[in-house]
Amino acid sequence: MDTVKSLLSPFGLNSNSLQDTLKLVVIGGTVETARRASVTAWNGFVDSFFLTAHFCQEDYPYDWLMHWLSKQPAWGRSREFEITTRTVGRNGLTQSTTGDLEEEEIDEDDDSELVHGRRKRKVAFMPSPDTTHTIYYRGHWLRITRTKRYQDYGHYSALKISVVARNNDILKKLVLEAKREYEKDAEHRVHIFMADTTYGCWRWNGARQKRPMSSIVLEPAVKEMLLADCKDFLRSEDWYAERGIPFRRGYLLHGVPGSGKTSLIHSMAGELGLDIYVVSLSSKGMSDNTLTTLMGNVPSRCILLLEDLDAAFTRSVNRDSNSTGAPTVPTKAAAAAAETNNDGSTLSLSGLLNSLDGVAAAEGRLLFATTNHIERLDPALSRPGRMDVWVNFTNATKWQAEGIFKCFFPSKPSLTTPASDATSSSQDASQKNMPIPKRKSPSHAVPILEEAEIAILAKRFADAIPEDEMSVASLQGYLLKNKTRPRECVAEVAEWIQQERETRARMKKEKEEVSSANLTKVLGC
Ligand SMILES: Nc1ncnc2c1ncn2[C@@H]1O[C@H](COP(=O)(O)OP(=O)(O)OP(=O)(O)O)[C@@H](O)[C@H]1O
Repeated sequence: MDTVKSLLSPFGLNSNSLQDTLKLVVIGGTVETARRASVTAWNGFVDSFFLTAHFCQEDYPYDWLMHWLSKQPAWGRSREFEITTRTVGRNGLTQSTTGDLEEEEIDEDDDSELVHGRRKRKVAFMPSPDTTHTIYYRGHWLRITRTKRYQDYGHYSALKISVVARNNDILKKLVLEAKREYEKDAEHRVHIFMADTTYGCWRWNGARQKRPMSSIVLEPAVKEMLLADCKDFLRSEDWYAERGIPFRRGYLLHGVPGSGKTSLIHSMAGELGLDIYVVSLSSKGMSDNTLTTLMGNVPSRCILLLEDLDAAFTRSVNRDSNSTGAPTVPTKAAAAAAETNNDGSTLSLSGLLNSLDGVAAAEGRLLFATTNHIERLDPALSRPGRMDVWVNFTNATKWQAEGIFKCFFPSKPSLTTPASDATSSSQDASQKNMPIPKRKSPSHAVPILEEAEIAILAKRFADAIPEDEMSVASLQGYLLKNKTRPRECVAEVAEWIQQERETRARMKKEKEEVSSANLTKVLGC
């Protein structure tokens, strides 16, 4: 002891302070050991008595559960939570959760709600990660833990739900209830998934409001034919199996830009209650293997959308309608350009064909492909079996011009022409006036004219539009600019057409000048 004392004296420590320190160390160590032992014992208890279910963000049940949880009042009362303005899961449904924090009653018509042109964001309470929350559900206490993990390609979350129960009935009931609620709330949305070529997987890209079929103005019967064909296909799994035909169907929508190909697909997805999986074949890093993996991972009962099918093998070709897409004579400059354009994409035609109907290709999906240049497609790609139904989309006809005008301007039934539409009941819905919106009237007042007047204006508008010259998208642009002025819109349409023609002629001339200048440069070198 004397030796120890002599050793410690230079440091100003005596035996009493040493004893106190040792006591503290022993007490602290005992308390910590006891804490750890109790945690281990509790975890052991939980593991042996609790049933535990894990939900990974990559899969749908995670979204169902997050959506269900976000609606539980207990979430809002939680003592530890995350506050977010981001939406939960794939569908952004937390917007109406019980835990929402909202500004004092806001009048929807009030412009002051817009902050620098952006609507004030709603704030939602969310369970914080790595914390265990307890919720009472149907006579059971659920222990819920949300975890966040970071990986190379970003973070992902997981949910763990534990419950003391004899069997897993309660967890099954919970998942089914969450699924039902999710589907009820998601009824009005279409989920979009995009191909991730780096990891060969699908990433959720957002949920869009469903677009009514009546807002797509196409020649009579086209929409009905497509919809009926898709519905018939989805009902015919056994029929295909009995005949040994692969249960797939392909639709090729081709034609001019801005004619409604993509809009129709979105609208049909809403009508059929299907998600959309989008692949851009010309995207960076796309290869045969990646495409095969992606196609194999598409769920059954979905829409698989291949956009700009012709662009897959003509990456350097733009969407100029004058371009034929035919191979050009290789020049030094072109070779150099090709070199710089090399984006790591190694997709081949045979790879694409294999992924569409090879052994690994998913069944039960509706394949929609769009192209502006059908003449550039290899016949193998568009043959029946791969593309079973072809639909041509043209520039706006007079019929479409009339229909889109009626879609834009709401009307009230005419007093002068009661039940005037007995004959029009057989018409396409897009050729009727859209109903007056139920929402509160927007700040820009749209005059609600009588149905008869709108019909006359629509007819005059259509008469002024040249057949098959302007795209429906450009008509839509013009109508948007005049959305509060139906009468003036019709009065000024001829002038607008004139301007459009002049602009197009100018752009064409400029393009020709640029290409002839480029040609001279190439020939010069
Ligand atoms: N037939 C149509 N009916 C209603 N709206 C249309 C129609 N065609 C085009 N539009 C409108 O024009 C815009 C562009 O349409 P969309 O993207 O569907 O055309 P697209 O044919 O797919 O064009 P692209 O070939 O350039 O991809 C959309 O906002 C859509 O509302």
